[in-house]
Amino acid sequence: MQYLVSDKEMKHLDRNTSEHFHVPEIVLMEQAANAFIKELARFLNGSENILIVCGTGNNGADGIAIARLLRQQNISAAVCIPFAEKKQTDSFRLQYQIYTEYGYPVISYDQSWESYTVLIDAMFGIGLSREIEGSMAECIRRMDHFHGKVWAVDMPSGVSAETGQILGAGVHADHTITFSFGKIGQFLWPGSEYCGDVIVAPMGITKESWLNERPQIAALEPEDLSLLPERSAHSNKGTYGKVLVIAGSYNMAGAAYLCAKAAYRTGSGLVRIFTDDTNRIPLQSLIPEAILSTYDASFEPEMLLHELKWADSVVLGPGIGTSGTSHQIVKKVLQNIQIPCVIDADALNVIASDRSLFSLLNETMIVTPHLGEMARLCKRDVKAIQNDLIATAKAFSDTYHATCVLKDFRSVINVWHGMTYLNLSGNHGMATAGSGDVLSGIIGSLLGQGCSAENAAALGAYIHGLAGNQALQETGFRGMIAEDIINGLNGLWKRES
Ligand SMILES: NC(=O)C1=CN([C@@H]2O[C@H](COP(=O)(O)OP(=O)(O)OC[C@H]3O[C@@H](n4cnc5c(N)ncnc54)[C@H](O)[C@@H]3O)[C@@H](O)[C@H]2O)[C@@H](O)CC1
Ligand SMILES: [K+]
Repeated sequence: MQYLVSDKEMKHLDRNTSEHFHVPEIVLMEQAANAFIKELARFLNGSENILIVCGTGNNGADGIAIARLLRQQNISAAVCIPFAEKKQTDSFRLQYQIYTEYGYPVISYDQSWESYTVLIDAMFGIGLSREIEGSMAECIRRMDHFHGKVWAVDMPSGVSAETGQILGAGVHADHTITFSFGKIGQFLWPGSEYCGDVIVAPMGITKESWLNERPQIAALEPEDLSLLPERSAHSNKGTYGKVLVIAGSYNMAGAAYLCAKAAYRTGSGLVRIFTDDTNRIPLQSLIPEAILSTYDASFEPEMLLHELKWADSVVLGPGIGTSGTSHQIVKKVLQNIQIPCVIDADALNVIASDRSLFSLLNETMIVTPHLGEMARLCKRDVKAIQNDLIATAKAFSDTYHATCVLKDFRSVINVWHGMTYLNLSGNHGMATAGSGDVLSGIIGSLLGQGCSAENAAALGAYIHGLAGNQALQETGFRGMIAEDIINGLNGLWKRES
């Protein structure tokens, strides 16, 4: 698991390192500059002519230190400080003094950048705190149009380290070398597109600097697959959980099929689909492994209550529509359920339309809204939610006690009064109908196998993305459909065994 931090958290860690461990700022800066060069050097062939554009804060100070160290390794480098008259930090002044004492070159801003082959952006880092305007925005645009490769020191200038939003203007970097911990804004859209490839370079601010606090945001990595429920040689189909998939509506079998199949492919021993009777024949031929319980126009709740008693976990909602019957089903489940549950798709739309149902949510439940469903649930517009993914997921989860998986290009998973996970697996081929039904099936399966809500939600989103990446090898981006993601799970498990 890697921890991701905001600008404020990083500054806090920096302060703890200086004040608690007594590591001087100038030492950290030298380590940061060395760490940057170590990563950069892997991509250099020695013939480059490097320009480092520096601000007057500590990001610029890093830039000047990097220029000095490059020159001392016989690599051609010069700095440009377009707004040298702005407020300077002490470290900037010191780095500038050392650099000029050596007689190394500082070029003026009106000079051409034509002869430089690499640009290092050291204008703003995690200190960016407001919109960039006027001549500074012009400078950012000039860097953005640079003809060669662009490397960002810590953050590309203009990208908010906290939200990934572009404040006024931003530099598209080919690579971003960031210090000690990934920054949240590097992984959220649109910041992720400005960062290029992100390299986290250790530079002496370590996990010890959290002191008594805990990081709040993390992303799962391959070794976290060890959180998957164990399998045992001595087992039967009951060992791996019974999942009740409440999905599909009149003549709409697709969502139920994808969800149930994904649950089976994630390892569940038994999956029962509770659906409209018109789906019986298609489902029997599409997925004969599933047990079916069907209702007709005169829906009787007793059967549903009976199936709830049978199950170890429930997926409620894919393709159920928002009819009166769907409303009855959602309400009955929420009122009676005593096992972990994923609430997805139309079940969320039903809840959004009947605010009395919100009070029935609890911490054993996982809601999996996409942006549109979240907009209906919290009565905000999609754009506002997209600009504020983490805060939205957290507010929903903390208010309604449920774990929230807010689905987007990078889904945010928020555990009630607990960790926030940013899911970094997956690709845009997965933006296809039914992809969400596959996700809810995976999460429901993990719940049925005994995972906590936290692990099922975070791991479920991660596995879903990995399966999509696996599918990419077969289909490419353009042609990927939900079924390919399910097939991608096979590839994943094959590698595991
Ligand atoms: N752990 C850390 O915090 C460390 C930080 N270091 C470097 O220090 C950087 C942070 O330095 P600073 O806090 O000095 O901040 P920056 O150098 O990122 O920004 C400089 C200053 O610009 C001003 N500013 C912010 N937004 C502006 C805008 N839109 N228009 C005009 N001016 C604006 C602010 O006053 C800010 O302090 C990091 O990104 C990193 O490169 C490293 O030296 C090593 C350790
Ligand atoms: K920068």
